[in-house]
This record gives sequence, structure tokens and C-alpha cells, in this order.
Amino acid sequence: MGSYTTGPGGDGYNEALLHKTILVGDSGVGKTSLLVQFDQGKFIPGSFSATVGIGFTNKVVAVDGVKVKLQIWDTAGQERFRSVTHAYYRDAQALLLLYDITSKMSFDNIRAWLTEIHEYAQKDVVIMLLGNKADVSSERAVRTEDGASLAREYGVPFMETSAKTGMNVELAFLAIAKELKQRAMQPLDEPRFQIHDYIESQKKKSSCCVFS
Ligand SMILES: Nc1nc2c(ncn2[C@@H]2O[C@H](COP(=O)(O)OP(=O)(O)OP(=O)(O)O)[C@@H](O)[C@H]2O)c(=O)[nH]1
Repeated sequence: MGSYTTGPGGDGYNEALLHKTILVGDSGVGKTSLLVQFDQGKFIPGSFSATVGIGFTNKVVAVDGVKVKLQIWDTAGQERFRSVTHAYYRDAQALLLLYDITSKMSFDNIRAWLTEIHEYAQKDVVIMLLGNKADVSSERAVRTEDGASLAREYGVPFMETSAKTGMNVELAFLAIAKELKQRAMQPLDEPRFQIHDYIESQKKKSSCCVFS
């Protein structure tokens, strides 16, 4: 885990170290689309072109007046690239694990992904489960409560997202950035930041994020 320097940055924020975050999940669940939506605020519809290998995007998020730099690695979901991506798990401070709410198989594979994560990633890595493509409600194959229940079982935060509409995309990355910043900077005698509570309170604030 990186520690922060305290000198003021040129833009009024304190300088911060880079936090490595990795997007993982089956091929086609929307990892690249989620990153493009977060980075550029757009969704590129059309034919699906699978990621080959791995690449990253740097993104700076402002958390309570502190710059948190996320280096977000987009991995290829296809099985044949798995050994390449394992090598990147070790240095990751956060992992966003995606399934597609219209694909039961991508959801069923989440347990296998979590086994891999526990095998290759650091013990204290921040994990968040995301059910993506929440905009495609007519083809839903995984109930919201099943996603929430699996997340509870593994003790990880959960939300549904849409890389298409942008629903909860910023919230997911912001929650990760907050958690990483708090872990690095929070004095020991202060109450710990609760990522679950933060996500639930933010979901309630926004009518876009309430599932009924
Ligand atoms: N409707 C809808 N389509 C989405 C969403 N996210 C991704 N897609 C579509 O799903 C397909 C796969 O998306 P990608 O972002 O390439 O998936 P990926 O997980 O990066 O796939 P790999 O690179 O093979 O691991 C594309 O056709 C996207 O346009 C979403 O939230 N809603």
C-alpha cells in the first residue's frame, strides 16, 4: 500500500501516489466499456472486439481535497490470456470484478474468479463486485438480490452498473478511491471508512441507483 506525500500540489491538492486497480471478469461483461465510460464519459456501441492482453489508463479522482491517482488495468477476459493477467494481480490494490446481468454463466463464474483472486492477489486487496449491463433489463438473467447475496457471502461491496448509461460507474471508482485513500492516510484513532455504508448511502441519494 502506498503512502502519501503531504506537500501541496500545484492545483491546491496534495500529491498522491498511484493506486493500481484491475478490472477482471469473463470476456464480454463490459470491462473495457466501463473504463471508457469512466475515463471519457461515453459508450461506444457496436460490435464487440475482445481485449487482447492488458492495458492501462491513469485517472485522477479528487477525494476530500486529495488527489487519488488510479492506474486502471483493463484485462482480457478470455481464458487464453489468464496466465498473463495473473501476473498483474500481485501489485493490485483494488480489483473490480464484473459479471453481466444478462449472462448467468458470467455470474456463475464469479466464484472461480474469486478463487483466482485469493490465490494471486494481495490478502488486503479491495474487491468490489459489479453486475454490469443493468440497462438491459429485458434480458436480465441474474437477479439483483443474487448479486447482493453472493457479495455478502464473500464480504465484498456490490452494485449494479451500466457502462452504457453511466449508472453507478463513477460511484464504483470513487468508492474504491475513497477506500484506498482512507487506508493510506487515515489516522489509526479515527473510525475506519466503511465502503459498504458509503455505497449504500450514495445509492440512496441518487434516484438512478435505486432498484425496485
Ligand atoms: N447494453 C450494454 N452493453 C454493454 C455494456 N457494457 C458493455 N456492453 C457491450 O458488451 C460488449 C462487450 O463489452 P466489452 O467492454 O468489450 O467487454 P470486455 O469485458 O472488455 O471483454 P474482453 O475484452 O473480451 O474481456 C460490447 O458490445 C459492449 O458494447 C452495458 O453496460 N450495457
